[in-house]
Amino acid sequence: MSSNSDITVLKVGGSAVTDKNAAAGSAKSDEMERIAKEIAGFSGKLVIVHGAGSFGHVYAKEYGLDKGFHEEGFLKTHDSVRELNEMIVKTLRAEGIPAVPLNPLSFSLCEDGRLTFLYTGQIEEMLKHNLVPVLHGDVCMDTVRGSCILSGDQSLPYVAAALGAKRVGLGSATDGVLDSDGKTIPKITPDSFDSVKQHIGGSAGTDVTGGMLGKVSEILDLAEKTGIESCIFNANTPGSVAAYLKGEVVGTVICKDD
Ligand SMILES: Nc1ncnc2c1ncn2[C@@H]1O[C@H](COP(=O)(O)OP(=O)(O)OP(=O)(O)O)[C@@H](O)[C@H]1O
Ligand SMILES: C=C(C)CCOP(=O)(O)O
Repeated sequence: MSSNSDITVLKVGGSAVTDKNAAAGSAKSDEMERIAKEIAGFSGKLVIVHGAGSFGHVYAKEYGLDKGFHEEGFLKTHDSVRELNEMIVKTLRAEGIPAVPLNPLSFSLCEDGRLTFLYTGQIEEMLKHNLVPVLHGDVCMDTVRGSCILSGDQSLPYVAAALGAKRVGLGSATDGVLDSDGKTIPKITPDSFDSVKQHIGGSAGTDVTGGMLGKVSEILDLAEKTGIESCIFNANTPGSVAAYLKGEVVGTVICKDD
């Protein structure tokens, strides 16, 4: 892990910027614009990873891509997430953010669904020039399955660990991780995970990467291995992305035990 303690890695969840209950390619353009405006107020070093939402999950599910390679499905899914990436990058640029599209398929490799390699040298150089790399959930070549789905929830912790990021935030469409009464769970640690796990499930929309449970598992692992803590918060609440980027704790904190 290199030491770049001023880097923030932010996931813009597919649930926040697309409609995961709708047909393939349903974007929430107004939310994208508002979130971009909030990001524009941040002047630190930033890496963005966005989810696939209705742009990737619909085809991934249709073609069973989480189980293995299917040529037509693979190409359609990749094209779809690239389309969303292009929309997001354009929206960020319109707010003056020097966003650079990075498609993980081109520089990553998985083994049986787990990410084994994602090149980050170019990201480090981009950050030195204050560019904002924008990665996304993607399809990925896989040495066992042929191909698999590489969720932003998996690439984000990998990138955060490789860069030695200071802060990790995941903006989705709920007020953090909710308990069975719909209340935000303030903090989840490896020790408390077993008792709260029962309340956490998959996505309400079309999804092949495990929804909230997948997200929490990935970033708990990050906290355990590196000590980097994360916040899961509601990016659809106006002001929450800006508040998070300002350094506030929002939503649910995922961290290691004391
Ligand atoms: N306990 C819980 N608290 C909050 N959300 C939960 C919980 N259990 C299940 N969910 C579902 O998980 C969803 C969030 O996971 P999802 O993978 O859709 O998020 P995302 O990262 O925004 O999307 P994408 O994977 O497309 O980027 C919520 O919108 C909700 O439907
Ligand atoms: C469905 C695809 C292609 C990627 C999923 O990424 P995520 O939305 O970050 O989980």
